[in-house]
Amino acid sequence: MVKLIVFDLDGTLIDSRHDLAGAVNHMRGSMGLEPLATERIVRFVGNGVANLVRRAIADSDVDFEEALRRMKRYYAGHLVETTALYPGVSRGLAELREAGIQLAVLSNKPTDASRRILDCLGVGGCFADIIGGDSDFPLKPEPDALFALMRKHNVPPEQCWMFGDHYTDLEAARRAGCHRALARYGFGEPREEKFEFEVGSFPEFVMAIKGF
Ligand SMILES: O=C(O)COP(=O)(O)O
Repeated sequence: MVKLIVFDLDGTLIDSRHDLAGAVNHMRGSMGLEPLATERIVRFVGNGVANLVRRAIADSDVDFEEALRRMKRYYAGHLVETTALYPGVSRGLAELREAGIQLAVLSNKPTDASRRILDCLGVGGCFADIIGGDSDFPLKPEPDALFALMRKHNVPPEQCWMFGDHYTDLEAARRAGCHRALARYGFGEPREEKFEFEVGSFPEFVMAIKGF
């Protein structure tokens, strides 16, 4: 029986690659740096905005704090220029809610940006909790936020699933003792982490999870 599903955001619910890359390159341009290819920037995503910026200016000696400020300011105003839900997410989330499953988001992206994107794309109301990377919990792959979510909803690890596209999601779930599934369509990398199943689309995940 599945009682709680915790979703990663970037690369699992939303395709945010171009807005993230746009914000990084805007920050770089404003500091006199050449733009980087989108695919390169995408590989820097996954461990929160500070690490993204650190990696994105590693080829230069610009001030990190200033780069971080500029990145955050620009991105806050351009959250959903091209960012969209992956196909089938809106309908799939509604189906899972109708099946009586509690839904939460656990992202390394800051909470306010996560919430605003989900609201803007019309699915913010589907989630009992939206926890971002600037919450009181350490970033994924630390499992603390997963433990807190399971405690809050009174759900044991056997009835909790984490669904994500990156090793940070899978490792957090492993360390929290809950089930895990991989969004193969995203832009993260599972590295050495194991998962119980993988899917090539969101509707596939919904269909599979209903069988548990
Ligand atoms: O902002 C990041 O570093 C990644 O965010 P995510 O945890 O939703 O994939």
